[in-house]
Amino acid sequence: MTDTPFERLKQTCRSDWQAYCEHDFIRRLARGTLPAEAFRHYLKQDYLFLVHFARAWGLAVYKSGDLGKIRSALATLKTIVDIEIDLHVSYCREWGISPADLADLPEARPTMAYTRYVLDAGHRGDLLDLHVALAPCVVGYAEIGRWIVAQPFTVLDANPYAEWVRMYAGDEFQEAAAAEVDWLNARLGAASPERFAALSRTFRDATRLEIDFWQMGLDLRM
Ligand SMILES: Cc1ncc(CN)c(N)n1
Repeated sequence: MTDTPFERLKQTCRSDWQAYCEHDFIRRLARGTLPAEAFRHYLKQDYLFLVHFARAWGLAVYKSGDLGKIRSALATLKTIVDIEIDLHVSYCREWGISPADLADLPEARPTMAYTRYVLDAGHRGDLLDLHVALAPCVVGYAEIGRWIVAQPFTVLDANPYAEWVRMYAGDEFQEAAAAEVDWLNARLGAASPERFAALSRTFRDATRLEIDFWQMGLDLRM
């Protein structure tokens, strides 16, 4: 599967993609040595991220030109709002972050930069531009989940982050990401070289903003 359009898209920013999927935050999380404060900071900002992620799928509903596409984007939006955010809130509670804490969070600059970039890409462009801006998020975490479980240094017994790893390496998330890759492959294949180059820039920018999101966790950056 190295010559699909989506694989070609990833190849256009290979080193950024690798820096994202194999970031130090992820390596330490896989070993269980990531400082708890870094993970808590990440979890809090990820709550804010998920709220904007839901907005981005709301925009995907709006940008959908026919009922089939509207239903499909709406199903994803409902999964995020009714399931993913609720799961995140419960998981945050296990890490000592209450719903009241989440309701009152200041937004860190890397969170603002990433989420607003994705929303802007969607506003400026069409549904494909929006999906490409969202792809590092949707597809990247599935790849990261697989990468972590495949590393010899990964420890899942007595690792405080094992539940997080299992969620992203698990079947449900992997299947959702595979469906997104299929969606992208079906459309990227028909893109002209100029369009593909423009989409590659969006994909690279979003990938770099994901790198900054990990780094924000490590640096406790606001
Ligand atoms: C920043 C970020 N990127 C991706 C995901 C996976 N939905 C996430 N929860 N947070």
